[in-house]
Amino acid sequence: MERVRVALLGCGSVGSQVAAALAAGSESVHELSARAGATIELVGVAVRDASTPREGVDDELLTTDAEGLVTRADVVVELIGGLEPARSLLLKAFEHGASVVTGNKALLAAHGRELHAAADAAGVDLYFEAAVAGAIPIIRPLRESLAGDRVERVLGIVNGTTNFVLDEMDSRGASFDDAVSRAQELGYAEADPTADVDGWDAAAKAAILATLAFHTPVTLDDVHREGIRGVSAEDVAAAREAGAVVKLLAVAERTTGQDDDGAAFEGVQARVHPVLLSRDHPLASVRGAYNAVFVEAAGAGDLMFYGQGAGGRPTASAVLGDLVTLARHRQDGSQGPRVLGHADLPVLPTDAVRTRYQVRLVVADRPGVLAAVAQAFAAHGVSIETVRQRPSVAGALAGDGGVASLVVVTHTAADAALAGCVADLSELDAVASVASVLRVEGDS
Ligand SMILES: NC(=O)C1=CN([C@@H]2O[C@H](COP(=O)(O)OP(=O)(O)OC[C@H]3O[C@@H](n4cnc5c(N)ncnc54)[C@H](OP(=O)(O)O)[C@@H]3O)[C@@H](O)[C@H]2O)C=CC1
Ligand SMILES: N[C@@H](CC=O)C(=O)O
Repeated sequence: MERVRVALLGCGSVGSQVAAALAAGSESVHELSARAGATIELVGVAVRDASTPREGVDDELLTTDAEGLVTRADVVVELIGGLEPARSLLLKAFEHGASVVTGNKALLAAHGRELHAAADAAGVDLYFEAAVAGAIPIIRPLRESLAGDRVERVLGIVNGTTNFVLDEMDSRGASFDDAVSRAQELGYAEADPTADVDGWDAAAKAAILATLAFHTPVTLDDVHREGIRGVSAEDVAAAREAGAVVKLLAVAERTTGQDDDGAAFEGVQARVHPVLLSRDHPLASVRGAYNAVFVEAAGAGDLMFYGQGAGGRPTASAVLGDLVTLARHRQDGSQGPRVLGHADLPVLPTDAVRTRYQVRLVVADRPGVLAAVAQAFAAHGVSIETVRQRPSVAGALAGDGGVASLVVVTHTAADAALAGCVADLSELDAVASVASVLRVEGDS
């Protein structure tokens, strides 16, 4: 059998699991080689600190010379993360005719176009099943299986940490801070969970999903991003009362816009934000640190992909699947389908987001309040879909008999209109506070 030399860059949570599966003489590497039709041989493992022994990895394979290692490989598996030196190492690998497997969503969301072009120019593969939703096969379905369909929209719970935090708040009544601490204890969240909690990780994944679903390059900068720091225990409780749940969703959709001359055009939009989701929606049942991606396609209809979106072993499963595929490609001299160059739809600006909203107000419980509130929405052209009043409590705004919580759900409106409306509401005598504004999933 022909030999496929594999260079592994990174031996952390995911890399160590890949290294274990590729250990020389192991049953797993024999099985993988048999499936690949080639002898898969791990020729080196690049790390920052080569003096620390790694369980199950031959010390002689460890190196800090990642650059030298990529020039000795047929397939480079990049699991170091971050933008540099990962980007330069991938470009070097392509220059040397090596194919690449990576789980690095941040890199692909920032430099995907350059890297795909470099792989195409070199006639090699760039595969990245692990980059979105860990173990869940979603890249290949979008890149290949749905290439004959027209994807309209992709909705994803693609960050396990934030889904865990929101689920703890919903199912156990935990506070945001307690839920984040628990996610850290359980090893889901990073020591500094900013990339998760502020939506950066999900935004990178949204850019990748949008690129594949619409055959159009979408980068991290094109993604409107809001994290979950602003979601309170009261928001989650109010959602529960309304038969909904709060989730952080990555949304990629075809949409229409207007050019400078007012002519309509079709475009693409990608965004990440917390959203109120009806408990009837299939994504509402995704609990804990699990991920799921819901795809709406013209022909196929609705599809859902569900599973473990993080963790060393599950993510290594996706990496090894790509590795076997690339080893097969090298045997038969073939290449996977190109990612870019099939379409180039305009990407709508991040300030062009239109959704429904739920606005929660604390108001004086007295005659005329509802009319004043409704007027503020009307003044900005925001149409109200429903209004719900939660029980009045004693305590009162000055000069009246009590306060009530008013929950207003709007029809689809632009962010700017809603912001104007919220500013006006805050000025009303009868409004003690605008307690929260949350987006609501679904058109109306
Ligand atoms: N963890 C997860 O659940 C998932 C991770 N991913 C992605 O997979 C990739 C790897 O993640 P993960 O395993 O968690 O990362 P870790 O932080 O656990 O591991 C990173 C590894 O890369 C090595 N490394 C870092 N910088 C360099 C460098 N400049 N040169 C050589 N080696 C370097 C580190 O070396 P040393 O050990 O010496 O410090 C370490 O072994 C990331 O892109 C991540 O986004 C994707 C899906 C899920
Ligand atoms: N931090 C991420 C891990 C994988 O991408 C998450 O919580 O989902």
